Amino acid sequence: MKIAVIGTGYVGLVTGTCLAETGNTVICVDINEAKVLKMQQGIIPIYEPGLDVLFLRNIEQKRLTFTIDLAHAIKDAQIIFMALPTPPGGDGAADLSYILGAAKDISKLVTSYKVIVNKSTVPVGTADLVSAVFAENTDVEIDVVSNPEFLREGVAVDDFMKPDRVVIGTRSERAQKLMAELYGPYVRQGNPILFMDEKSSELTKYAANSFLATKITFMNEIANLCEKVGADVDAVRRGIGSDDRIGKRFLFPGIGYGGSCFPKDVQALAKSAEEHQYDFQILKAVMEINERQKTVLVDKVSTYYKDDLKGKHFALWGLAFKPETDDIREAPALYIIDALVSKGATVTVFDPEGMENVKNLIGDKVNYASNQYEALSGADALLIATEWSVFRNPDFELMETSLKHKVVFDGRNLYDLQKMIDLGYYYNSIGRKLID
Ligand SMILES: O=c1ccn([C@@H]2O[C@H](COP(=O)(O)OP(=O)(O)O[C@H]3OC[C@@H](O)[C@H](O)[C@H]3O)[C@@H](O)[C@H]2O)c(=O)[nH]1
Repeated sequence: MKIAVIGTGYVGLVTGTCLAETGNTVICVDINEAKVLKMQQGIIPIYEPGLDVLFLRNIEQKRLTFTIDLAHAIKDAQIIFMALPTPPGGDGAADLSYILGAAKDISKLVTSYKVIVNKSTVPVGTADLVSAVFAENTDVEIDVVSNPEFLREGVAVDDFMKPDRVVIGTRSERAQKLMAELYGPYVRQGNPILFMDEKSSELTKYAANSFLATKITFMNEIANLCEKVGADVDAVRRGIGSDDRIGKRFLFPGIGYGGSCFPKDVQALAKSAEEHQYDFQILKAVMEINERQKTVLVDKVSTYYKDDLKGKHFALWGLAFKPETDDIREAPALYIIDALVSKGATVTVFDPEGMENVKNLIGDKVNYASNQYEALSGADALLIATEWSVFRNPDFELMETSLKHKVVFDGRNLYDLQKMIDLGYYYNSIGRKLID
């Protein structure tokens, strides 16, 4: 099929590349000329495991091209994906100006039937707004479809190529037929393509992310209670996770969820509910608790040093909001750095992929180590904020000789408690017994 993708951010680039991978001819459009030039030269603008291979292969085989020319991109396209930013506006509601602006531009260019797909996370009712823009500007028949994306950073290619489900929001049979044809190759293993109306599809995306954020937040609360009552959250997690009504996934407690999606989507759903005179109390609690959970690790450090962190030096392992990405948006590590520095401490950080992004954001507020052990050198204690695999089985002897004291505050429960006892560490983690 002939496809156009408007916007080459995370969702747009993964969508365009993975759609080309099954034989479609995909033209990606972006207003950022420098970025388009780079992509035309095969330079991929994001870090996403496995995407670079597909990106280069499909460029080489001329199935994937990039342009700033919207008219050229949509001329022969049967389906036009809009993968544009919907950042939170001042009041937390999603800002639709990019989507509605692009819809207007496209509506002035279409000359034949097109399916217009909202791929971005958009509030309920956005498909109707986009349809209204087209109705206002053209007589050409088009169908606006909601097709939310559920990919996770770090495993985006897998999530797109083998989705748990594909959600298609449209009441048009003509559009359903085209979308089923397009997604057929991705659900060969039997996962469903779920057809529904536009509003239900739009809400499905927010509900899915908000439910996952609520699940994580519930586990964070259980972890905090475990510390009070002397229970072990890992045992509780296994105990409840083996009930398939609850499920094992997204039950890992930590220092709060981050990233470009959960914080924004939970906020936007609560806001959208408010706009419809519905008080979504659970989501308000989730947001409040998640903010508090980001402070848990620093609270442990402050307690240990009796609220006097002046002159203390800490090592921080992990900056990205989760492993396998360089993304630091809403990363708990940024909060930890702010809190430690504001209490008079200094910090040396290490992250396998996120250093550049942090340097660009906070510059020399912290020191940047070239590897995880260099970060430990002369540090009073180690804090862990992201569960990168490389931190899971470190050289404990080298750690011991590098750190000033064998003190670890672990926001991701990486180490076995008995091991830390045997090694003689002070080890304070989340929802588990304190080793001191
Ligand atoms: O068990 C868990 C799982 C996740 N998390 C935290 O939850 C946050 C979100 O993790 P995800 O892997 O979902 O991250 P992503 O933001 O990449 O994906 C999320 O938003 C985009 C959607 O399309 C995805 O479907 C959704 O999973 C991270 O901060 C992670 O550390 C936990 O604290 N515990």
